[in-house]
Amino acid sequence: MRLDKFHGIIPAFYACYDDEGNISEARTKDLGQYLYEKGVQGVYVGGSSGECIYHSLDERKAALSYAAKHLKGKMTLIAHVGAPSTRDSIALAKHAAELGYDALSAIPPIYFKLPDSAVLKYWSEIIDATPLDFIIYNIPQTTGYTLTTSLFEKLLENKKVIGVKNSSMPTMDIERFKKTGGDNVIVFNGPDEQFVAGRIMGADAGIGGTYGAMPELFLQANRFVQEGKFQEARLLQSEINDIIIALCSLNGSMYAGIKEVLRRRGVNIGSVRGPLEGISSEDGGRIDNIIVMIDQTIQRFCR
Ligand SMILES: CC(=O)N[C@@H]([C@@H](O)[C@H](O)[C@H](O)CO)[C@@H](O)CC(=O)C(=O)O
Repeated sequence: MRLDKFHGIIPAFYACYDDEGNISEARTKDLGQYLYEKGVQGVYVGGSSGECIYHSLDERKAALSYAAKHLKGKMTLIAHVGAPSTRDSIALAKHAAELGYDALSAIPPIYFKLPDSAVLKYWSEIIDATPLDFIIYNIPQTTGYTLTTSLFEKLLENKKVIGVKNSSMPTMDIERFKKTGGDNVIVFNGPDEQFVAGRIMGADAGIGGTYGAMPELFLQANRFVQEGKFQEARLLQSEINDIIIALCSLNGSMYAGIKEVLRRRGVNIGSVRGPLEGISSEDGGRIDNIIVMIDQTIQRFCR
């Protein structure tokens, strides 16, 4: 079926930098290979975890190009193309279409608070710019804009709109979007801390910013849900949440912590771009503990 390729665990792909902080093709390839070998369904390139908000248009195009070059044919590729202006968003959308991405996605307009009519026009112009399918990105805590079911319904009138990546915290939002869209629409869980709850409330799949640090655990949580093993899924989610809380308690940003976890696993993708903060010397020992937590949870749940 048309939407099957989007089901499963889809890590939000991290920005991969060289030692000077430039977007790195070689490191993009390494992260892509690592995630491929873990067995994820696809990647979501250039979103929040991709630090898109801190990149120039050319850097964003490069990040999309490198991921496609090394991952196309191996997994499902979703390009996040939301940018401050409609013009830049369309340029990214066309670029992603040329690269052969499977779908586009975009946050709503940011900075100015715009009415629904402007938001609808923004998303519609991106959708009309290419033949690709489109996934709405609802993330009110960072954009300040909350997608309503009525606007969702209106967007679904365009058959290229295949679903929503919902990162708002209430799992009821997932339930409402699923009820509105039905079986022909895919709803992605956004908040990793409630992946299991989101799946049970109707999310078909997940796109998440911490999956890359512990893909085994999210793949296993997804399997538990598929198999109806809800008690195991709940217990695993609880361990995952301890790990996320530990990652969010570092002096450096959560992404800097995740990148250090990956570096110690042999996948060096550099650090983060300011104003995100890198890890501090005090974070070193905390990251040792986080790695132990991840490994112990893998041993306990993924046998
Ligand atoms: C607000 C936020 O950043 N949400 C993240 C979560 O994956 C989040 O990092 C995670 O739940 C930890 O809080 C994702 O929804 C973002 C994401 O998938 C992306 O990188 O585009």
